[in-house]
Amino acid sequence: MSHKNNGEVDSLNNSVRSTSRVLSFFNKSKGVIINNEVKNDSAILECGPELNTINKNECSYIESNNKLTFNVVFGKITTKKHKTWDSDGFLEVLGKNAVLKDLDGNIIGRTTVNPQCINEGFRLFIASKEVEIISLVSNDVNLARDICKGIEDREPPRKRLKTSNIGSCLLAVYQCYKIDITGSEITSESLIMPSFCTKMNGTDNINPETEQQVSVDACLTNVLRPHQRDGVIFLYECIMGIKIENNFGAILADEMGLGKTLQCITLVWTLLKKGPFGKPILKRVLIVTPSSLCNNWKKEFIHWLGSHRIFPFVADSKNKPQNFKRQPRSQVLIISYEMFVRTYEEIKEINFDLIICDEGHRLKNSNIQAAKLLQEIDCKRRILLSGTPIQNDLQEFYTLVNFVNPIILGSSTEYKRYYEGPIIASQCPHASDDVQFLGKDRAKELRDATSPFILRRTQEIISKYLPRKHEMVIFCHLSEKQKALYSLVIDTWFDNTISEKKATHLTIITALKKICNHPVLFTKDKDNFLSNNPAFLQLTKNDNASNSNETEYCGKITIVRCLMRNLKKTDEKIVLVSYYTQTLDFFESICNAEGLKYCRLDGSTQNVARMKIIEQFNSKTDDSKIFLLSAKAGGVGLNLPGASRLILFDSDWNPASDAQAMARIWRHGQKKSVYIYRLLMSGTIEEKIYQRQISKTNLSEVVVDANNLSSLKLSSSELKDLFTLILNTDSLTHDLMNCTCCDQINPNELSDEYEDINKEEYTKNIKKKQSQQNLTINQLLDWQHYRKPFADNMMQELMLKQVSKHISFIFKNSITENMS
Ligand SMILES: Nc1ncnc2c1ncn2[C@@H]1O[C@H](COP(=O)(O)OP(=O)(O)OP(=O)(O)O)[C@@H](O)[C@H]1O
Ligand SMILES: [Mg+2]
Repeated sequence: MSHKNNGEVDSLNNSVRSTSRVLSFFNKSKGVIINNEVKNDSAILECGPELNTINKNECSYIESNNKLTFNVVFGKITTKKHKTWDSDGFLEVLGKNAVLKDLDGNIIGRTTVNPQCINEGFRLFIASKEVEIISLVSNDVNLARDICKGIEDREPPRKRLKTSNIGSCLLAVYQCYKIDITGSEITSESLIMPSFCTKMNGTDNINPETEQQVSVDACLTNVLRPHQRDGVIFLYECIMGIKIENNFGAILADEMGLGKTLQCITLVWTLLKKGPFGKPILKRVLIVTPSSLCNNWKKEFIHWLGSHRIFPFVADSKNKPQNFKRQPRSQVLIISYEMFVRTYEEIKEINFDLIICDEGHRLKNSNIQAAKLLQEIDCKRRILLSGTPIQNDLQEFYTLVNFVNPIILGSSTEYKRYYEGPIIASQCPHASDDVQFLGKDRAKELRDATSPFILRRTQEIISKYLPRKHEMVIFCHLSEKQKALYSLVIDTWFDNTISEKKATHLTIITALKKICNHPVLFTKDKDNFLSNNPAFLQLTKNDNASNSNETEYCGKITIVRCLMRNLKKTDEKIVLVSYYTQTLDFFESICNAEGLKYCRLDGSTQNVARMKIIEQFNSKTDDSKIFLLSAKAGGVGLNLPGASRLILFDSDWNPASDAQAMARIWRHGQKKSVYIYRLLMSGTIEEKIYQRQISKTNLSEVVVDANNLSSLKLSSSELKDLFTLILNTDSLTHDLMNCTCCDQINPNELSDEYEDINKEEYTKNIKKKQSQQNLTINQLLDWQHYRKPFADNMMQELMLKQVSKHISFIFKNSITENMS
């Protein structure tokens, strides 16, 4: 020890002192039975039944003349039943004095306490904060080793504890903590997994008398919501093969924000420690997730369990899966789908007992490499998580189900013959009664076979824990410049003056979407197919490089800018979402012009940086106002409750992508009322895409992967409809509804500006379409409808008062706690 400086010696002495204090508890408790069964680097400790009767006071970390540090969570004082915590921190207790510090060591407040009460789960108030004790801090490997040694020395176990390495040593210690904590805390709210033997009635080779209760630790039961408790039991039953014999997979398809991560963490942590027959069920777990969420998973593990309990290993360029294999301390490997494919050879050498695929809907196409390789991994317990509804596509459904429970639906050919064929045949309009009957029968059979292992709950469940949510669809008109450019592009397409090769319909779609976002995104585009067109040159001849028309009125941008300016006067933040990085660049220039600090996350953001950016933005101390988010790079899974407003600036063909992007702020931890704005340019392609999203008609043909637009299948009449600009409407979507809120097709209200438009013709067309369309657009009938003039107080609340004149129509829907 001579090489250590004084500080180190001191801290070691402190550790030893704390060690003896902890040991004195173990000596007193007399309930610890230590089993020396050490297999695969994990020491297993069990507690005797007498522990359940330990007096609560005996469990506390008492008799201290020295400082003890606890992991805590703290937040504002509320009377709410379900409290949400703002931050993690530490509580240092010396005698009767307690000091609350944040994670950076800054003092938040002080108080005096009765040290006997300081125990896991105990709550106290310090400096207008409510604080909850999570656990005693002990990350110190020496301390862990000493404690284990001490246990052997002072309280001879029935069998000696073999500690093959530090990892198992730490595990033993944490398990000890758990004994002193949960032993006294198993309450009526404890969560016990269903009995394996009772459920598996009559299974051979299992002696029901050997079965032990599998209970969830108090640190988790204290935080789980009721639906999450149900979810954990569901997952347990599935992966234990209780739901369906010999099938060990589950699909947890809860809507976005319901806390699928915590449910999985609870399952994983419980089964890494326990099993119905003594041994833990899991030794190693693989979590595959979109790259933007790798560090979020790690953060959630640490958040719910504390860094002293679990050591999740996030694979990246420095930390390879093969290093994970060598680290017995880490039992959970978190890896991105891309990295999984790159390092598959290393991964397949590791034995995993459970695979969790987050945002698993991406595996719906069995041809993608990650899906193929994941299927090949030898691991029978599989969980697929997805907040995106499983779409009405029987082939995709098969792929997802087949991934988690490969035997249940048979081979792809059998499935097609038995289920898919008859079901599709029965949906044909002219199907005979027999065909219809068979189809319905098979559909029911399919549902019955799969529903036991698919669980989906809706967002209504969490509305009671969250503030109000207001969703708006806001329509605005094109500016003169946008109209001119838009018309030029579609005229060029209709006139057939460009060769198929030079401008396919996809080029036109992209051009129109860019013009809707802002003219410069099209005019300055180097791939602009009109760059030599005389009319185009004429139109843009006054645009100069320095003044890129940013300040000129331009529909949606004007709204964004107005919101930005109004935000300055508040403590609110906003997320701006676009599918185009050029649009995000554009927002950046506006932020700079407005002097607003921003964060940005797009495909080019390094994985390690992603979590930092998100944490920084969500933290209270951060002064950035805007989060620029690429929907493609960060639409799924992210938690951005630091912002209370979100603008979806452009839409995707796939409604699920938009829904994912819009769900980022109405999440746990949100304290303010939430406003979500979807911006649409009236009568343009944006509205048509939106209508396709909410209309069931032909959806399956139209819904395409955002990255694979080339698979977009549109007939020539659909294309014509898509490219027709309707200028004389405030909201074409509203016109198409059977709505009586206002005379939506009042020709007299139509603008006289465009004489070439025949108003009667328009009215006739709309009437015809209304009757033809099987529109779920009518869902919007339940929303509130607003047209000009808009009430000042509403526009004030929406922070859009100054731009009212640029807005043509608003749909609004509000979700409040009372609605749940
Ligand atoms: N019981 C709980 N108490 C407090 N916060 C919770 C609870 N459960 C989950 N959360 C928080 O809610 C947020 C959303 O959870 P999570 O990311 O797991 O949602 P999700 O179901 O995976 O949604 P998505 O489909 O969008 O990925 C996280 O910040 C998480 O920490
Ligand atoms: Mg998630």
